[in-house]
Amino acid sequence: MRNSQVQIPTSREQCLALDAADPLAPFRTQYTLPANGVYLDGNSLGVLPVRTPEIVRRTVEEEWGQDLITSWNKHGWTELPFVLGDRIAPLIGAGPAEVVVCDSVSVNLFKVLTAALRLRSGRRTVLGERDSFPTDLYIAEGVTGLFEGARSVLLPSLDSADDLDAHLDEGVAAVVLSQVDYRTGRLLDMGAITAKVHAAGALMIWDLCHSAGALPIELTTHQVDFAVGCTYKYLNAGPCAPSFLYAAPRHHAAVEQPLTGWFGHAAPFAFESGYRPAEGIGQFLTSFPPLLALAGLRATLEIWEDVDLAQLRAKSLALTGLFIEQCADLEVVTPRQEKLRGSQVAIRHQDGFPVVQALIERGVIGDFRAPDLMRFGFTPLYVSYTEVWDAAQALREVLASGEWQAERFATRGAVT
Ligand SMILES: Cc1ncc(COP(=O)(O)O)c(C=O)c1O
Ligand SMILES: Nc1c(O)cccc1C(=O)C[C@H](N)C(=O)O
Repeated sequence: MRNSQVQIPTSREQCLALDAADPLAPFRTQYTLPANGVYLDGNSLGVLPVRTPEIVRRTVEEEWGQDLITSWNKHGWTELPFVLGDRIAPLIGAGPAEVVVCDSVSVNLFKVLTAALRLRSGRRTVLGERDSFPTDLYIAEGVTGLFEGARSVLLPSLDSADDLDAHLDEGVAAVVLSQVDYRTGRLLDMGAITAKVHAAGALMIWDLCHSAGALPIELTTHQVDFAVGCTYKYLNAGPCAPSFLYAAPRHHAAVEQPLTGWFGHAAPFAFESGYRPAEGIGQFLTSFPPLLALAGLRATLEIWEDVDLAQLRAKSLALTGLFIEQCADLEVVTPRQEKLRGSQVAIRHQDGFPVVQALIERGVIGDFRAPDLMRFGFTPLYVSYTEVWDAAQALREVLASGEWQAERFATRGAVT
């Protein structure tokens, strides 16, 4: 079912025409792409922006190499978690001084979930989805283990906000959900869910790993309490680049996050013996910012200053719509309805692993998520319509020819 004006091409010629008219096409030259292939895994690890090596080199050779410790002041190293947070803010519908860049998603989720349980001290249940990315579930398990009587309750995948009704009793302190499901690509209704959670007196925490840089997000509009997300997928900051953390300003005064390291102190360089949290979003910092990793984020966020998120969403829906239509005879598990879809497509196939390996050998890079999902990510800034057309045809050919059955495609590495 389609419910928008997004144009889905039905021939390769139409794809070529759409590429020629694509307002986002010029961004493609800003990325280092496989010479003979199609990269459909930007939902896992985004590609390298062309400008990144030079910015990383300058950080290493000039800032660290030459200016040494004076770089903290001279190059604004201390401020970088805030400066980069402010640059991410418009991409997630947040304001200045509401986002900070630090640590990993898991660590930041630990901070905000613990803070949420403290803010709702009479309540002890954390709700999540059973099929969420496991680290979110493990952190919820770990955090609830620290509070007497607390428990993490895992629900079946939500189809809509209404599925929460039966579970939102007055014991619920917080709900943790991924806006876009890492496996199926299903997009949840942030506004409806956050409103329901608030009506029940609980706090809402969103994991934006698969939505930040993939679609417009409105944290302020929907009065979200906390959010975390990664920067190495659609934002292209580089492998394992640091995460971001959002906390609504209305919580800044009362919140208490548990990882009270010196960088979240009101005066880190006063070296006091007792902890006094910084005011505002700075209290969510814990340690020294990872300067070299932040150089990759600095580089990529320059590109995002020029991106129109409405154009990004329209192209994303067209690319995923195109792939879904070309694979309509396969078991597509990603919702066909646009308002329920992120920027990836998952197809169920019992031999998904070797099929994806055979596709990779043909130059089409997707990935596989156990037990049986082939996953393809569509990053509108560097994937073209024609590439998506060709990738879908390659998938059809791999399946029709049976070439995936070759012995060499059966072996799995540690990372798939
Ligand atoms: C939904 C989701 N949350 C969290 C993570 C990662 O967390 P971390 O930064 O702790 O490795 C990922 C991907 O790795 C993810 O897909
Ligand atoms: N970025 C990754 C990588 O470089 C290797 C393996 C996995 C990843 C991931 O990001 C996992 C991811 N969160 C997922 O959606 O499956």
